[in-house]
Parts: sequence; C-alpha cells; structure tokens
Amino acid sequence: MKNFDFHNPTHILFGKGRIADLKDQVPADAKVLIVYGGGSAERTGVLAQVREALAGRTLVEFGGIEPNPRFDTALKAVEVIGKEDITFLLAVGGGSVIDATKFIAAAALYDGDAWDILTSRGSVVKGAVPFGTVLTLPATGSEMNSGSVITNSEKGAKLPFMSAHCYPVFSVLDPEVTYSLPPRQIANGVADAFVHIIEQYLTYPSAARVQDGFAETLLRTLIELGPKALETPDDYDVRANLMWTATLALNGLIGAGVPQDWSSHMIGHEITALNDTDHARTLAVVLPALMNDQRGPKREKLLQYGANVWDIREGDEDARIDATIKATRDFFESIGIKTRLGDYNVASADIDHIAAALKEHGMTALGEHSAITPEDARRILEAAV
Ligand SMILES: NC(=O)c1ccc[n+]([C@@H]2O[C@H](COP(=O)([O-])OP(=O)(O)OC[C@H]3O[C@@H](n4cnc5c(N)ncnc54)[C@H](O)[C@@H]3O)[C@@H](O)[C@H]2O)c1
Repeated sequence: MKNFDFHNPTHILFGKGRIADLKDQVPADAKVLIVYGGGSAERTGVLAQVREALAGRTLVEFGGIEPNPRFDTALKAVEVIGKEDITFLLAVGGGSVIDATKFIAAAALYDGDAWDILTSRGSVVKGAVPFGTVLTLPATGSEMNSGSVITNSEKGAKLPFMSAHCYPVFSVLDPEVTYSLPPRQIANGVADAFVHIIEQYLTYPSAARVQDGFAETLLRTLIELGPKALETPDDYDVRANLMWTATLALNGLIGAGVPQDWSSHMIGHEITALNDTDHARTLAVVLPALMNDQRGPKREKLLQYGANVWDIREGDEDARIDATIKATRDFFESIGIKTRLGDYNVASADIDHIAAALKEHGMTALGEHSAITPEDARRILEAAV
C-alpha cells in the first residue's frame, strides 16, 4: 500500500427529514447565497424545504446552473457574492450545482483570471467562501469531496480542479428527495458511481486489502440495487443505499493508498465538451473499450474484479477477461445506458478532434502508469464506435 494522508472534513447529515437541520448548520449570522439549477429543486419542493429551514435568515438565490456547469454562469454568481456581501453558499442540487458552487466559492476569493483555477487544476486556489450542500442526485460524490468539473463552451473545454479549500462544510443527504429523479438520471448516477469506483480499483495490485474489499462491496451493491432503484423508485432502503454508495465511491476512502486511473473520465470529458453527452454515458462508452485495450497492464485486477464482483471463475485468463468486460457492458445496457459512441452521435471523424483536445488540455499521460497518450485514446475510441 502507498503512503497516504486521509482527511475528509465534510459533516454528513443523512436520512429522512434532515433538510430541516440546516438551521443548525448554516451559521446564524451568515448572508447566504442559495445556488441551484434549472428548476427541478423548485418543482420538487426541495427549495421550499430549504427556505423553510432557513426562515428568518438573509437569503439570496441564484438559479440557472446548467448540467455540465458553465464557466460564464458561475462567474455571474461570483458577481452576486461581491454585490450582496455573501458569506456562505448553499448548493441545492446534483453534482453540477455542487461543482459550480465549489468553483464560485474559490473564484470569489481569487484575484486573477478565474480560468486559472481550471488550467492550474486548482493549485492557485488559496481559499474559498465556506459552503454546504443539499444533494438531490446520488452520483458524483461531489457532496463529500474537493473536486469540481467546469465547462467553458467558448473554449470547448471541460476541465477538473481540486482544492483542499473546496470540501463542503456539510452535506445533507435525504434519500427521499431522489424519488423524483427520472430513470435516466438514476441510471446515470449508478453508472457514474460505478466508474468512480473502477477508476480507483481497476489498476494493478497494491496489497490494499481494505480498499479493494470496500470497492468490491460498493460495486456489487450498485449491480444489485441499480436495477431495483429503477423498478421501485420509492423504495427508501434502495435509495438510501444507493445514495451512500455514491458518496463513498468518491470521498477519498477507497482511493487512499492505491494507484488510480481516471483515464475514462478524462477521455469522457472531451466527449461531453464536444456535444454535451451526459457525463455518465461517456464513461459507459469509454470504460469497456479501455478495459479491453488495457487488458495487459490491468490483467491481475481484471481477473480479481471478474471473480470477486461478477463471480467469473471458469476458463482461461483471456476468456475470463472477455466475460468480465461483457458483464460490465451488459450491466450498463441493462439500466438503459448505451455503450457505443455511435449511440451519442459521435462519428469516427470526431475522434481526431477528441484526441487533439486531450493533447491541448495536457492530458498526454493518462492512467495509473501515466502511459495512455492521446494516440492510445484514439485507438480506444475507435474500438468504441
Ligand atoms: N466533483 C466530482 O467529484 C464529480 C465527479 C463526477 C462527475 N462530476 C460532474 O458532475 C456533473 C454531473 O452531475 P450529476 O450527475 O449529479 O447530474 P446533474 O447535477 O447535472 O443533474 C442532472 C439533471 O438532474 C436534475 N435533477 C437533479 N436532482 C433532481 C431530483 N431530485 N429530481 C428531479 N430532477 C433532478 C437536474 O435538474 C439536471 O437536469 C458533470 O458535470 C460531471 O462532470 C463531478
């Protein structure tokens, strides 16, 4: 196991009715900016619950954060912070709203060009306005990590950043607010969490027994509960387990002390930057092709994943790996997520553009061995057409 630091300061308030507890979490003297998206939080009554919990406080609202949140929109919220003397941010929504809030929180205290935050991957961030979150979509883990991904349509770029200053102070996770999610978003959430786990697990053996065991349990939970969450949308225990699984998938716990990949994410981001395909769907396209392409470097973990997650134990090694990749692809397809580039209107001709964009964005040495180049990504994508 590698050396590691693990520090996660986010206070989780989990369960039914927990939005009411916001009153004890948001500082009493704070001037709060509530950040939300395109209207689902209003429609579903989550914003009403938030307003009720914070009645009597000074609240300003900023709606309109897009899925795959936009740089320009976030900058408008930064202006509001200055104008209104905001001292605390509250994100109400899914990963897009939470990611945007992290960027807004950091940009509000950054003196230079806010785009530097993305191009430096967060290293220029020296502080952030404190913020909490009310999560409405289990998927990204953004509610308990310090990462964020922002899209700049003008530059055709979707870039991530991380900063220790960008952990939420608290996050409220009420599984009941996820009942209103359309099947497409539930499936996306399951696939996104699944690939987060894979990025931290499916690399090479590092004698990290606990991390591997946790990762395998989380994967098996998603395989069992993903379809159930679609079949019985108001089953509390299914939604509660799904929500906590998605958080644990990317809160630093299973990634501590192990090699990490993240190449499916970086390649997937370029697909979203190209045509706004849902984040999770880009991952479901890239991952099976990448697993097949990288079957050499990932051999031991592919066999372990096949055995411990899919119970694939018969046949020679390559036959087991083939069956494991097929099981992964079939799982995505079984929850309604297509796994070929053509399903998302990405043609062979677009692959040149994606490979060039990876190069332009400095994504030239991806994966756990820093060995996946834009040319390798091109080969992987050609196999995913
Ligand atoms: N920070 C991280 O660690 C991290 C990790 C993975 C992905 N991401 C990023 O997060 C973004 C995706 O976030 P997401 O998957 O949570 O989706 P999202 O936040 O983009 O939301 C998707 C849609 O679901 C709707 N929605 C949200 N909650 C709802 C509810 N309870 N009922 C009905 N509709 C609801 C939203 O209005 C939106 O239209 C992408 O930009 C991705 O790159 C971030």
